[in-house]
Amino acid sequence: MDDVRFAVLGTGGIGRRTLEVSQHKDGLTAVAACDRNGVAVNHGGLDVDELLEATEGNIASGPQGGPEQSSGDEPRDSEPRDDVATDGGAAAATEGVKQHGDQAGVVASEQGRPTETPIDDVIAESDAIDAVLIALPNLEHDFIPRVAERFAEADYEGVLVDVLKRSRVIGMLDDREEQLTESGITFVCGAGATPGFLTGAAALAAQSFVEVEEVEIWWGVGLKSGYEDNRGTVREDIAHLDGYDIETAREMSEAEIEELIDDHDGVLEFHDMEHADDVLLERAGICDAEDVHVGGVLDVRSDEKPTTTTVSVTGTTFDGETGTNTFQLDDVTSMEANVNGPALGYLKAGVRNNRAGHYGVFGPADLMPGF
Ligand SMILES: NC(=O)c1ccc[n+]([C@@H]2O[C@H](COP(=O)([O-])OP(=O)(O)OC[C@H]3O[C@@H](n4cnc5c(N)ncnc54)[C@H](O)[C@@H]3O)[C@@H](O)[C@H]2O)c1
Repeated sequence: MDDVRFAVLGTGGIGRRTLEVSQHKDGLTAVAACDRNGVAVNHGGLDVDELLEATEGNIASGPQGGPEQSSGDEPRDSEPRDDVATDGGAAAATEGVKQHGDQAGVVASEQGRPTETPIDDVIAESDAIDAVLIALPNLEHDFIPRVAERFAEADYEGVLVDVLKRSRVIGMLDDREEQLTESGITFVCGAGATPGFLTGAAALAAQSFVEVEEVEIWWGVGLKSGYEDNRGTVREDIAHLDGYDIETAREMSEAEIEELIDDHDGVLEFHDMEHADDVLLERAGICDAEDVHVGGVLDVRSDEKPTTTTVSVTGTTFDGETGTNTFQLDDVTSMEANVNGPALGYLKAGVRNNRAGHYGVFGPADLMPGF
């Protein structure tokens, strides 16, 4: 494949690692990156090392709140103001994290400049961008779908990839499929680890069967050294705990999150999560969404995974046997490796499809053998 020029929207925990991992992959050139305060564009290729160094421990993740803390990029006139409170937490207010005040995030890089309209600034450059990885928070369900819409309104022809987690967002993207297709956009949704990597693994594991009865996804993440950089993700995960939802998680102060983590001795266990693996497997024809179960264990105080990440697919073969195919990740592979490697892999698959004229909304399982 020719060189792929890509952009990253959101240089938090995930976006920064995407940039880093891309340096270990062939044919990927990062040409633009933005966060809520700033944007960096260089069509000849960003100096990724400098950008990563400048944003280390300084990811403009929060605190969320009023307009003065917003990116200014959202909303447009007709849209509700609170859409701007989309980021995941208050990393910048946390002890031990470098503070740059207004200079937080991309603007701390010598390649960055402040802007009130970071996403629109990237859209303005999108004629020369083959693919965009959307690593924005998902604390407003329709935020990412509306970002996609804005690319379509600008007649972007290229690939959009997100790593969102929530099942209900996929329908919101499907609702926009016609508009995305008309623009020439190939949207690969839910393309992180789960959903993403593990959804693709389930699609592959299902190939032995003619009927799939159940898909069990059980993940383990140890985040000690990556905790400061992943507060956005942790906040979103808290919304899956009993007694919490996306609204309560969004409103929690950093101290409340710390307290909750203390109450659980740093280990949060999740069951029956609303993860889009279910609808993504259903729309690929593999099984019913209700037969997919996702749960896992997050330990924010240890780098060791608290449990092995496993995908188990149970089904019946053409000759009447019932079996379970199991896919396991090695415990040494980090969450960052398992989100960003696949995200960039799916991005490349998206580019191949886009160049072949395949537009619309694709899930990770659609890019695997069919069922
Ligand atoms: N699918 C998976 O396996 C998986 C795994 C981990 C994280 N995630 C998802 O990745 C997403 C990002 O997580 P994170 O931990 O990097 O979050 P984060 O809070 O660390 O980073 C979010 C970034 O988005 C930027 N941002 C926020 N609002 C913006 C706006 N209006 N305009 C421009 N930039 C804006 C912030 O400045 C920050 O750079 C989350 O939605 C999370 O759920 C998915």
